[in-house]
Order: sequence, then C-alpha cells, then structure tokens
Amino acid sequence: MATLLRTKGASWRDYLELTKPKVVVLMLITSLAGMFLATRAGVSLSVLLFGNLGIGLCASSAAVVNHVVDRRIDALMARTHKRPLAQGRVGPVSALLFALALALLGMGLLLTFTNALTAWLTLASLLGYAVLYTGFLKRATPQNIVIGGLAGAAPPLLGWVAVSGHVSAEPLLLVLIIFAWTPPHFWALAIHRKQEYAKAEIPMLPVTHGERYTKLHILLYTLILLAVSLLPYAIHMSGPLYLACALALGLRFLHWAWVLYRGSRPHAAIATFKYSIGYLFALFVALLVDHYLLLNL
Ligand code: HEM
Ligand SMILES: CC(C)=CCC/C(C)=C/CC/C(C)=C/COP(=O)(O)OP(=O)(O)O
Repeated sequence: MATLLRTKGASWRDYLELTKPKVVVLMLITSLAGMFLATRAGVSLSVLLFGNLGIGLCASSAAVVNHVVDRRIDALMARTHKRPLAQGRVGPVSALLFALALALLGMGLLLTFTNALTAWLTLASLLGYAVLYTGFLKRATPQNIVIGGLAGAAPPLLGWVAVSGHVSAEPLLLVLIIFAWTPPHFWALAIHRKQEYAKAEIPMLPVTHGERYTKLHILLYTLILLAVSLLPYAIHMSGPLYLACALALGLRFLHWAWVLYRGSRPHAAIATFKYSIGYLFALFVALLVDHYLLLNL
C-alpha cells in the first residue's frame, strides 16, 4: 500500500510533469482557434477562461492516467525512465486520485460555464486517450496513433462547441488537420526512438514495418496534411494570410518529410519531429490572426 500511495520525495513539479503541460498548452491554442472561429461576435470571457481551463484540466487528467498505465514501459525507455511514476516518486493511487480531481474539476467547469455537449465530447476525448489509446491501442496495433490521434485532435471542436453549442463542418476540418498531422509528428519521433520501443515491445510502425515503410507513410500523410490545411481557405473560413502561412509551413514540412524519406541527412527524424510542433503552433496562430484581420479590416 505504501508504494501505491507513495509521494515521498515528490514535489509539485512531479505532479505538473504528469499533466504533460507543453502538450496541453498546444492543445489549448487549437481550442482557442476553435472558439474564436466559431463566431463573428466576441467570445464571452467566462467561456474563454473556464472553457479552456476545463478542456485543459480534462486533457491533463488523461495525461496523468497515461503515466499510470505506462509506468512499467516508461521505466524501460531512456526518454521516459525519469518520469515520476516510472521512478516511484509518485505512487499510482496518488496519481489516479490526482487524475480524478482534475477530471471532476474540468467537467464541473465545462458543465457550469459552457454546455453539456462540450462536456461530454471532452469526456469522450479524455477516455479516448486514457483508456482506448493508452490502455488498448498502444500495445495492440501499429495504427495505434492514427486511431488514438482523434482524441488529441479534438480540442478545436471542443472550443467551437463551447461557443456555438453545436457540431458543424468547419471545426471538423480543423480536427482533420490535426488528425493528418499526428502520424508525421509521432512516427518521426518513433523512428528516432525505434530501439527503445522495440525494447519495451510496443508495436510502433518503425518497429513492426521498418523505417523505409514508416518514412513513406510520413511523406504521404504530410502531403495529405498540406492539402487538408488549404481547405479552410477553400471554404472561405479563412483568408489570404492564412493561405500564405499554410502553404509556406506545409511546403517546409514536406521538405523535411522528403529529406527524411531520402535518408540523406543524419538527425532528420528528430528534426522533423521538432518541426512538427512548431508547424502546428504556427498554423493555428495563423488561423487566429487571419480571423482577427478578416473581422477588423
Ligand atoms: C496520438 C497522438 C499523439 C501522439 C502519439 C504523440 C506523441 C508524442 C510524444 C511521444 C512526444 C514526446 C514527449 C517527450 O519527449 O517526452 C510528444 C511531444 C509533443 N507533442 Fe505529441 N503526440 C500526439 C498528439 C499531440 C497533439 C494533438 C498535440 C498538440 C495539439 C501534441 C503536442 C506535442 C508537444 C507540444 C510535444 C512536445 C512536448 C515537450 O517537449 O515536452 N501532440 N508527442
Ligand atoms: C480531453 C482531451 C483533449 C484529451 C487529450 C489528451 C491528451 C493529453 C493527448 C495527448 C496525446 C499524446 C501526447 C500522446 C502520446 O502518448 P504516448 O503514451 O504515446 O507518449 P509518451 O510515451 O510520451 O507517454
């Protein structure tokens, strides 16, 4: 029991780390875009603050559960072996109680300040990542991140529904962008960390199908991503500034995917992974700025 509840030597930093804060912050930028693009009028301050806080707390809760479920495989991999649960600084029961508190608070905020549809869609994303992806898909199939990616792609839809109260085609397009982005984002890292995933017996694509096959699929998904990222302009949801940014960012992503596929440069996999994060951040900031300019000029 002592090991299950252990918090000896754990600091608030350990608990913060369990929530995957950088990932959650990027998700909140995508939910912000969903909120602002949902309306030509302003977003109310309570939805802006408590809607994002609620989504962020639920995403954090899912991330904590991921650390609990994965603590044994995390201990086997160099990238993750120092995590609080892998090293035993935080016990699984303490972490699960923390996750429960985050989820209850997040759901409470969403039900109070947004609407029931937002709360239930957020809960579905939480369970999609914490239970479906982490508890099942991750160990079951090399397509784990393609299917599980839907949970991480949901925030623009959650933000949109928090403001409008209903699902429509435009936010689903934003979800589709993140859905197409996830395979190049993750498989680039999985190539870089292939030996570790093999050691932990996790069937990531580079382990099961090899690097060549994975690089080809990164290239194909990056092409799909470039095409899909132009659709907000095509359906008049966004203007020329967004189009220019989406083209420039997407062509640069394609450049990295091509360099990785050709195998001509060392470290191309980790460079592609790092670029993917900057890409998604810049694309969603471009959506926000473009929306602001369209409304105010
Ligand atoms: C199933 C979908 C996804 C998978 C499998 C995945 C996987 C990963 C992995 C393994 C890392 C490395 C973490 C580390 O170095 O400790 C990472 C980093 C990151 N991911 Fe993802 N990711 C997914 C979706 C997303 C989404 C939807 C976002 C944001 C919208 C995102 C944002 C980030 C960020 C910002 C980092 C850098 C974190 C850091 O440096 O601490 N990821 N991702
Ligand atoms: C409510 C809502 C929006 C939920 C989304 C939850 C969420 C935080 C999704 C993040 C996706 C992600 C970082 C997957 C990596 O998991 P991994 O186990 O493959 O990576 P790891 O080895 O670094 O832990």
